[in-house]
Amino acid sequence: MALSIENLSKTFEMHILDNKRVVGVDDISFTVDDGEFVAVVGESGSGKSSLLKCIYRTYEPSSGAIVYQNGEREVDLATCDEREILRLRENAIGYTSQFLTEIPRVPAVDVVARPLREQGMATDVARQRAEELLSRLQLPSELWEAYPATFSGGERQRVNLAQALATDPDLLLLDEPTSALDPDTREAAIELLRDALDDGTTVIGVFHNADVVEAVADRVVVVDQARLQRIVDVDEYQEAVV
Ligand SMILES: Nc1ncnc2c1ncn2[C@@H]1O[C@H](COP(=O)(O)OP(=O)(O)OP(=O)(O)O)[C@@H](O)[C@H]1O
Repeated sequence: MALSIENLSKTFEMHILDNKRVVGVDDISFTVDDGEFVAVVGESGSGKSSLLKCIYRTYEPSSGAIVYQNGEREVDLATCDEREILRLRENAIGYTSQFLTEIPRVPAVDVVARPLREQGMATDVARQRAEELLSRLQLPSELWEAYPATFSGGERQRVNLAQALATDPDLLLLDEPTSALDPDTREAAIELLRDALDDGTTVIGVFHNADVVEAVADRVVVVDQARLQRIVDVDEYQEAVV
């Protein structure tokens, strides 16, 4: 098993709203097998992104455990120290949100190559791998040396996805990585995700596009009002959400 999420909850204290409490994730438990692709679906505001951000520890969970099997070792991502999280982000856990975190005046190819260079790969080899990914995601080559700040939503999303895939992470967390892509580039993204799965990557992804879920997911986690509503095999997915 790659991941075991146990009674995970995240509550936000809204200090500017008289300490009003907003529940993002409410007592969610499920497991993810090694090499499995689990899609997370649910209505807007149901807690999908919060769940992913708890796993990546962008949000500190309020309670519960997220037990990640890191080689021979189990790590509770909900409670382990920050240094451990940073180490895992560098070597094992990838994350991409819908929006690219931009670094000013860094060309697209170097944005994608950066995590590889941080792992110690030579710049030219890292850039080559970055170009391969950008090419497979059909980002026009004249944009590779341009700054993503000027890119369209779909172009940025491709840079974002390429960056997350560059290091072949053991666990990949995807938050709507294909929402701004047209059918052609979405198909290219699906192909790359399939390759990552073939290489043994475990994926948890939030998706709104049913076609992507059906193309790549093994199981679907349905969340509703911060709670786990059900987990179904992908074949039963249509039935479950429509
Ligand atoms: N940083 C935050 N501070 C306060 N409330 C938050 C924060 N992040 C999320 N929430 C709240 O938690 C709830 C779940 O939000 P979340 O973004 O996880 O939903 P979602 O299912 O990903 O929605 P969408 O599909 O629209 O992206 C919402 O009520 C949201 O307002």
